[in-house]
Amino acid sequence: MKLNETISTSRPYVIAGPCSAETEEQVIEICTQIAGRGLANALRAGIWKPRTRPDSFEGVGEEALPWLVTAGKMTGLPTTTEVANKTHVELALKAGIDILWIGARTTVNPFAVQEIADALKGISIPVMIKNPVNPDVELWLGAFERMEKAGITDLVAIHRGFSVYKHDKYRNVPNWELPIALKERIPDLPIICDPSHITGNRELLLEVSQKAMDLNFDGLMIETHPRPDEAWSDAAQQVTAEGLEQILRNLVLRSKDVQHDVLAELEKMRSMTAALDDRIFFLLAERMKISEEVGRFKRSNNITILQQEHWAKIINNRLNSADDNDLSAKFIRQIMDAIHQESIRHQEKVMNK
Ligand SMILES: O=C(O)C(=O)C[C@]1(C(=O)O)C=C[C@@H](O)C=C1
Repeated sequence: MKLNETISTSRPYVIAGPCSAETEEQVIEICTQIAGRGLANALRAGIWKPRTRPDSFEGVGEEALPWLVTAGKMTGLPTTTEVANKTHVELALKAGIDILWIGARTTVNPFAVQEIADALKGISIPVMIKNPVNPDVELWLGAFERMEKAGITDLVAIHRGFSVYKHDKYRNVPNWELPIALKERIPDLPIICDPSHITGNRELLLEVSQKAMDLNFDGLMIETHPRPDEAWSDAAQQVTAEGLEQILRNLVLRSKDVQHDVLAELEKMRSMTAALDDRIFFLLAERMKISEEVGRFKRSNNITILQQEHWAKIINNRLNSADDNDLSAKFIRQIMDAIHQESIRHQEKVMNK
């Protein structure tokens, strides 16, 4: 069976193993612990690590490939590693790695993705593609299209979050709307969440994994290490096999299908939200009519559309009362920005007629 079919039928499909393969003993120790507890469907280990700074540990390289392959044979589980260029692909295929993944720092570069696609022409192997580091769904889609054109059809997406300059809670902000948008564009594509890279913090793995399950993700990729604090890369986000077991045990798995006996109750609430949406819709349309009036007024009085200071006051007022109304500041900011943009568009329409 193709990997994308297996994943869709074994929710959550779990991929576990160390961030980096460090020694043969470490890879075999953690992989046998994971398999012994029946925690994963596939084993991962980073062999080549794209690191931000040049003096970080950049992976053991080629020498570590047989360690992962041996762990796979010992446990009977398929193995996966990250490839970033043609040489990695050739070496991983030669060693007998079962599944390849393309990392976020590679997906971002169409030249690199094309090089990998070209190296895979005529080869039948599943490929998982992590989102690009920047929140660009088209770029992510482009990587899938390059693989498909090369004849690789067993494809899976991995959501690992997006780089930001300053981050408070998460190492890579999840921007859940992006994997949801990808799913809209390719409905049958399985999506795996990588909470290790999103959070950068083992304490937050459960909450992100739970959210991924509630958003109907198909699986999880969780970095697992025999002694996480001693890991040569990304120590803070790795867990022991026992830690992984706890996360998986605590996950609540809900069904996306609504059972017939509760459907009527849900439909009642849905009609209430629909009625409110109708009102919001109507009010937005009314508001834009007033914006057009403002636009006509400004045209006759030669006033610019953008009134930054006035708008800043409006935004601040709304942000100040967001919390009291149990609305997140981020949501209010997005909605007010969207209203502002639409209002400007309506004014432009009447101004430059
Ligand atoms: O108050 C104005 O001057 C407007 O043009 C209206 C409005 C709005 O839609 O609320 C739109 C654009 C401005 O930047 C500020 C506010």
